[in-house]
Amino acid sequence: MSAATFNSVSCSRGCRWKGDGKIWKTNKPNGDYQLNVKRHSVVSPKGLSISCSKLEKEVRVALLGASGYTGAEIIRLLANHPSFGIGLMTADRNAGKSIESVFPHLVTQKDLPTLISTSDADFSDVDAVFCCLPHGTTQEIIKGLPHGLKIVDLSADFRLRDISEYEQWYGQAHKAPDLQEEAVYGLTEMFREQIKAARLVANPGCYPTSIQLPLVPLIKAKLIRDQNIIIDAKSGVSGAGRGAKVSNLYTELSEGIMSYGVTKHRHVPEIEQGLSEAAGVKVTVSFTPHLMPMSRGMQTTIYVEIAPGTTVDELYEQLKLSYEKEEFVRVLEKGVVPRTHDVRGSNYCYMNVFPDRIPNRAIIISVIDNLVKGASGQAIQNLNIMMGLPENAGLASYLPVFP
Ligand SMILES: NC(=O)C1=CN([C@@H]2O[C@H](COP(=O)(O)OP(=O)(O)OC[C@H]3O[C@@H](n4cnc5c(N)ncnc54)[C@H](OP(=O)(O)O)[C@@H]3O)[C@@H](O)[C@H]2O)C=CC1
Ligand SMILES: CC(=O)N[C@@H](CCC(=O)OP(=O)(O)O)C(=O)O
Repeated sequence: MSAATFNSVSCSRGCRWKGDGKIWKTNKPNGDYQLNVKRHSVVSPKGLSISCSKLEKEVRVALLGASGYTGAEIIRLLANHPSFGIGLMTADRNAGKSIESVFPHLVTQKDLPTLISTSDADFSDVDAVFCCLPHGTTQEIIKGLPHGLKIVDLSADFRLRDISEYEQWYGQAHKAPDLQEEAVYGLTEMFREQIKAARLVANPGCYPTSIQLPLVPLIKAKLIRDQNIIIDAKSGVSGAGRGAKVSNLYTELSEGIMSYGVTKHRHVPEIEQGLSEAAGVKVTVSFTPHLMPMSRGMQTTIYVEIAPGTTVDELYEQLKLSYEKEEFVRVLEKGVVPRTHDVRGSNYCYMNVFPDRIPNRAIIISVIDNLVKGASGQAIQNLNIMMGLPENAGLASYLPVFP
């Protein structure tokens, strides 16, 4: 007996199906379902197992700032996404061009829309937006988007809960304080439940991601002192975006290393916000970022004091426990040093903790790809959660990384 001989069947969910053997229809409400008929010798007396599954509708996404580094990275990763389709892409100087003329490594991506200016964008056919625009420009653009859209903003515009801190560190008045109140901070592993229900997610900065992932669980468990934390972080140059700047020229950067923003980098308040929430008291950190002669990748080395009576092994076990169920955070085997090459192009954060030679101190090292877990990968992880999809959808790409 085969499925083709049926014209009316019931599946294991109890829905009634009618069909001619090829096309089966059900009057089940709430979306489209597909009927799965499998030949199976034991499950049913007739040798067939009949079930149905919900047909997932494509989520149409708009990509604002598609011609930048994080935009290109979202396009690369979405090549393998089962449910997200790109319906709209914007650019500024590159408006009017095709994406493959801006990024030839994306040439295998077919049927992508032409880059248009943000002011020409029609959002009526999209469900969600990735906003990859420079901070400062983002607030007003997001304020003007239709209310029903889910938005993940990769810029810094909605990350600081205290507007006065935003104004102090970014040197401008906030143009959408109401949206700031509504925004959920998108450090996925820490705020997953809030992200599920969010309309607007503020994707974290790359440095804050690599710093908070190891420190927050240790501070919450009171295994380290929440003061006197020293953070030495190093970033690939793509962290600065694709816009031309003398300080990012090859001649300025190759064969050298440069610290910048010493004591006043704009990620300080974002880092201190997350660590203070974990500690329940105001945390102040020493943070020095460095620009490395590499195109992508970020290593953060953190020096901490261990709480009295605690051992480095306990720190290690706490990190293991905190992340044992997390797909994208890996605590390496004891003694193994995380390297940026290990996470290049991926959404992983690798970390480890080492005993310092100075008693009662530990050294924590974490690595991410600034463009993936530090930006576009985490943004996709967040939108997956907001849309009720598997969190890892689209986060294994086989297209080449660039840069
Ligand atoms: N790079 C990184 O590692 C990370 C970046 N971020 C944040 O993500 C956002 C995007 O970063 P990134 O991709 O690196 O930046 P890029 O400079 O590479 O790209 C910026 C994009 O925005 C467009 N754009 C620039 N100015 C305007 C404007 N006034 N109006 C409309 N569109 C504009 C550009 O268009 P065009 O190219 O046509 O001029 C381009 O598509 C930034 O807010 C950044 O801070 C966050 C975490 C990490
Ligand atoms: C190397 C480099 O320049 N990095 C950027 C941070 C990248 C990042 O996380 O950006 P947002 O906070 O803007 O989203 C910087 O130091 O400003």
